[in-house]
Amino acid sequence: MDSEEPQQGLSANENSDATSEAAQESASASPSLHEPRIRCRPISYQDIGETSNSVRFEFLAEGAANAVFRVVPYSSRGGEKSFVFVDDQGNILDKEKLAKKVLRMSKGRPKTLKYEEIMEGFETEVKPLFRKTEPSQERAPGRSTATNLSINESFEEFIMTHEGVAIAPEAIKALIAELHTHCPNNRHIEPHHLEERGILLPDMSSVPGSVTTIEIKPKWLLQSPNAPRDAYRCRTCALQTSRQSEKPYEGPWICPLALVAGNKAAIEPYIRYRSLRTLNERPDKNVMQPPSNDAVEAIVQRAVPYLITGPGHKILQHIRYLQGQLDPEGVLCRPMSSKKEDRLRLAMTLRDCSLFIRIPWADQNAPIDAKLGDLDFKSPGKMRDWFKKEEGLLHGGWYVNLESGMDECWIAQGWKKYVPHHF
Ligand SMILES: O=P(O)(O)O[C@@H]1[C@@H](OP(=O)(O)O)[C@H](OP(=O)(O)O)[C@H](O)[C@H](OP(=O)(O)O)[C@H]1OP(=O)(O)O
Ligand SMILES: Nc1ncnc2c1ncn2[C@@H]1O[C@H](COP(=O)(O)OP(=O)(O)OP(=O)(O)O)[C@@H](O)[C@H]1O
Repeated sequence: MDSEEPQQGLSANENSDATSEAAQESASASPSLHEPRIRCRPISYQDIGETSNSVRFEFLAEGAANAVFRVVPYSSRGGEKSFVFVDDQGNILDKEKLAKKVLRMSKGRPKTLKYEEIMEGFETEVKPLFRKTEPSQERAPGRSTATNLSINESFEEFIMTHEGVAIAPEAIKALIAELHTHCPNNRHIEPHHLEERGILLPDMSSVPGSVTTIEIKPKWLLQSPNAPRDAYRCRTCALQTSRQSEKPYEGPWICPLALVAGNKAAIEPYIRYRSLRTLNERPDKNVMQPPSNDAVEAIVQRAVPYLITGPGHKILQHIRYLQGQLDPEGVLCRPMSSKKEDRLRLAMTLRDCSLFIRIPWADQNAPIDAKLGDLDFKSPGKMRDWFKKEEGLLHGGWYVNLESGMDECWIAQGWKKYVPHHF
């Protein structure tokens, strides 16, 4: 059967649900394709090599679906249990190297992705979008994924290495205890809710006093293909306008179209505000003394050129290219094949990822390191939500209503500049 064609009697969505059920069944029947090569287990006190590389976990942050922990060298401060990470050759991993990583664990909430699905989607679907297509691959049968896009430049430096870890029950208990201590609203999560699998990622967090990380969600870097032709706002600003009508928004806003255009007038104040806010936060997210102006300006001086013309600008443009290629028709157009559905899911993944920009402002010669986060392949079960959200924006007049604000949207700015008599 032509892979572009949906199976008879099923919509593309139902097709893909069936496919993913089948995939899940076969995944549970056969050994996992992404079986972790690393294990995390309690230390054996007899072995001195183990005690010298033992680590503990420190809660770092959480999202709706995942919790993220630092892996820090063990000190018996609070009497916590200590663990080691062991590779598939039996080598104990160095604690200093582990300290540069974080452990991301699914909180096991319903309708969120499990370890295997995250790894599979990431390796097979998402990663190839950032890899340069070699000429020999152009016509390779079954090459990569849903997309078959030609990528002219490598953007792999922006991709976080995902290392699977099998986690022993004692370590799961320690992670849960840490989660309960720092997030009281997670008290209902018990050890059996967590999978005994996690993912090690590079630690992109700030280092107080020297390195500041600004996390940006680039969102929709092109107008929604379903927006009205006379839209006054882009999709992200239209959604924000509708949200603000219910709850005023505190903080800085940047229109994604101005961000990807490298517009200095929009980017500079946004980065200045974000730097100030980030420097103000202690690692435990509580606010501390105001930071020095010098630190803020050092960050602005490095981050702004990075986003206006530098590598930050290039990666944003690449994401914009991918979003446009993967979803030229918009979420209101029902994908009529599983391949088209996968493309839309990928576009939506890229419309909801984060860009971590780590700026070593205390050492002007150290390079900025930026990586994309939350590239979890969106589930086909979200198709209806996307449709409804877009319909809500159209029916609520949020794209076109001139009175609702958000005049900083790049599209609104264009109207004001080129047809001022209209206002
Ligand atoms: O559609 P949006 O733009 O509201 O994006 C949602 C995000 O809202 P945001 O505007 O970034 O604050 C939303 O982020 P928050 O939970 O608000 O931080 C989620 O990322 C949501 O995805 P999922 O339901 O968790 O898979 C995102 O939903 P989808 O990407 O599935 O639409
Ligand atoms: N590699 C990393 N290094 C440092 N901090 C990270 C890293 N990955 C995630 N974080 C922090 O953890 C938070 C939650 O992570 P993540 O976005 O992966 O969770 P999520 O549950 O998928 O989020 P969402 O609510 O968007 O679904 C991030 O906003 C970020 O602050």
